[in-house]
Amino acid sequence: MYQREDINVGKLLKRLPKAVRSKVQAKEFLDECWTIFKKYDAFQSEKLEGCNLWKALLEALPEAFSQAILKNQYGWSLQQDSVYAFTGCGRDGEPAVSLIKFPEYVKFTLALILHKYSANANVLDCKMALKPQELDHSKRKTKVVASLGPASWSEEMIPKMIEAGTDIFRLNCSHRRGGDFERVYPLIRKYSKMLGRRVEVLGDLQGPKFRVGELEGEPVPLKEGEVVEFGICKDDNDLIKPGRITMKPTTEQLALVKACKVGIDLLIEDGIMKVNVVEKISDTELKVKIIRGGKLKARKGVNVPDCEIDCAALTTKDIEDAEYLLQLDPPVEYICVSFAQKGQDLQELIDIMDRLKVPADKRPKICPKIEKPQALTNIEGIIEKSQALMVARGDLGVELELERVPFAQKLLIARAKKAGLFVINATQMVESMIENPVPTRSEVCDLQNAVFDGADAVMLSGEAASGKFPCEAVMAEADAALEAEAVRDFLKPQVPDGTVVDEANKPQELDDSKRQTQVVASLGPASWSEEMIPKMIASGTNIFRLNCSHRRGGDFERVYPLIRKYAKGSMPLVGSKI
Ligand SMILES: Nc1ncnc2c1ncn2[C@@H]1O[C@H](COP(=O)(O)OP(=O)(O)OP(=O)(O)O)[C@@H](O)[C@H]1O
Ligand SMILES: CC(=O)C(=O)O
Repeated sequence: MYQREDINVGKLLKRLPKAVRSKVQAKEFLDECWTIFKKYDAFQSEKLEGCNLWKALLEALPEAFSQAILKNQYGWSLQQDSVYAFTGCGRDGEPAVSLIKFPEYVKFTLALILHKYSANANVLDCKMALKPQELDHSKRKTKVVASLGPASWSEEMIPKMIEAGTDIFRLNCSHRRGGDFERVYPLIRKYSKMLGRRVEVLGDLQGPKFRVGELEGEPVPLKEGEVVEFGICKDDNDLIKPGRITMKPTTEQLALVKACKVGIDLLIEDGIMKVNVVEKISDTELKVKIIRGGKLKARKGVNVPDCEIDCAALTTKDIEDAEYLLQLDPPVEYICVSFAQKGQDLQELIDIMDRLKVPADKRPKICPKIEKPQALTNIEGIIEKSQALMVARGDLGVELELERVPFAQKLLIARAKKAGLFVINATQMVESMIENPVPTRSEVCDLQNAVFDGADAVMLSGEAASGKFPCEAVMAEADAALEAEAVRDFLKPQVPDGTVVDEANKPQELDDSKRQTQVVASLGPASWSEEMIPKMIASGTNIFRLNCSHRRGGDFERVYPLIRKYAKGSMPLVGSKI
């Protein structure tokens, strides 16, 4: 049980401006808080938390202020479960008071302190401040890399992105057009200086990546089963439209379409969409059937794992982009070489620096993006020519298979760190934040696992470039990384010394009967029909979960016998976890 002395006012006061801090009446505040907290600590619990904590905090405030908080007028984030329980907000379409995170909570508490101070009252504090959490982002070591794009590269957004915690901005040359970089680059340098924050820039060369071209109008829906044209643009007006997907006529893309044979798959947008070649009309025109549909946007990547195209590491566009990045003043700090497969690929960039006579102290760090199986095999040669390295999980997941990515990530980080490189872990780190203001649990786990693996930086792609919540995404990465750093010393390194990176390329186990890890699937309207249950079993479900929170109207009575009926003989174990 906690004691009055446990209420750690000092911890919160530390974060107040000096002038305010020196006037705060900590002792009187403690007395007041203690009385209120004890009143709600009905269970004499280890710690006062959740709903009761909120009741205590809200009681300590003038009513107008607490009402404003409940309506989320201040934009503070409250603990979701507590808010549900206490206010009923956020369920069934009511306006949601969002999320929680401990740092947010402390921010909120600080607001209360300031509010009370300005109302000439005492200081407010709470038991949760006892947790020895590091909140001072100036101490954060893991860098946040944010890709810039339409959602984040305005004059208004860049300082906000810096204040949210961005350490490195990524300028992705795949999307370089129309003078955008020329406008944005000086803004980064200007606001970094104005805000007194060291911010670096990473220029990312597209590499021999295949991409669809530009759109004629809105994103084009690709419907499963439909057959559409897939070809090289005949002219500048041959854009993507319903019934036709086009690619620009670069040397590599011409080679790709020429090499495509009937029966091979093309994966679009890191495999979200999949089409299969059903007819080859000419060396520049195909007909493809949509296998996995979606909404096709401009310049989305295309991968063709079954087709080997032999081309140089740096395309004509890369050389032009590299020349642009290298003449910037001040110079960019990093240049990424996409799809690097061997040391020689990086030499092509070094040769450009030599040709441009870039002095040693102005040379950006060379950062190969590891996204091809061949790069894992040739990692030693790659590391030799590099100062940084990116685990580019987007293309790696397509080229290597998704399930291989975590192991490859661990091996790559361990090897690159041993060689003293700066390692960036990239892609889909908080993908859901393209649409939502908070990350999912699994995204926070992924972010922290990257820090535990030893990554020096975590990257945002679409979340920062074109998502709805670029600043929140930066903060989510920064918060998760800071928290992970505080506890990582408790964990043992997972990759034993001497493990070779190429291990990630070894033949894959495909026999599901050998799997020991059980898959638990919660049943609900999407999966508990007589049609779906056998499909769920065939897909690999070992344990069905019947969640009593949603038990009503005889559903369980109908579903339970179905599980037993279809499981018979086909599943090693069927249980119901209730
Ligand atoms: N300048 C831009 N204009 C329009 N959309 C952009 C721009 N920059 C980024 N985006 C959008 O944000 C998404 C994610 O940005 P990112 O820079 O990571 O590109 P990407 O194409 O996904 O990455 P990669 O080059 O690594 O394959 C893009 O796919 C695109 O939809
Ligand atoms: C970042 C990138 O290029 C990738 O993950 O594929």
